[in-house]
Amino acid sequence: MPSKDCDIDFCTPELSANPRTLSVPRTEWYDSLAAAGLRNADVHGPARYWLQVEGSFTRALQQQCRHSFHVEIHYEGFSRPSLEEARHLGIPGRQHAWIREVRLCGDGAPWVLARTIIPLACLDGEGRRLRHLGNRPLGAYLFSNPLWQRGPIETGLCLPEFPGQPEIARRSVFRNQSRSLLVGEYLLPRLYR
Ligand SMILES: C=C(O[C@@H]1C=C(C(=O)O)C=C[C@H]1O)C(=O)O
Repeated sequence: MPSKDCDIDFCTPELSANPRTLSVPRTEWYDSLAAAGLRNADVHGPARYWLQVEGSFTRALQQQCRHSFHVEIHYEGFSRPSLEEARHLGIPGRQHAWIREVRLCGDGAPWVLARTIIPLACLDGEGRRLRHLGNRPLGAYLFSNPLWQRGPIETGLCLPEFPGQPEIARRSVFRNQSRSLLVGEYLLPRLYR
């Protein structure tokens, strides 16, 4: 469950935790929570609720906040996804995509790191808005249009390199006709411990 005693705004740069802690670690993905649980029983602990949230993850986080929720942009821009991400999305391995990495902050502290891979095909027409979300949660855009549907949720076991990095994650592909984008959510231990 999220920490309730934090009232220091760790999301302001001068107070952010070690930047390495707030970087997305390499992650091994499993088709189901059960499959991941065979490798790491922690997925059946306090993190389980967050790994299985249906609907908007942002909304679930907002319901846990006592004071505030906000999105802090860590990176947004065109760059190359990992080969695994490209393969998962069915796009060419060397093709650039719009990549968005943010910190989802509850009561002033980062609770979740999110990394979203948005292929070029998603960015024309109404999709242009995906490049201009700023601090508005991606979920507000996706869940406002019923044509965007979330696919199955995978469970991730992270390979943290630094103390405090995420250990557990989830991701899913959102599809809208021929368009698809990949949303990964990496749980910081503060969220569930
Ligand atoms: C897809 C959602 O959007 C959330 C917000 C994100 C963002 O603003 O970049 C990224 C991942 C999600 O946790 C959701 O709320 O379910």
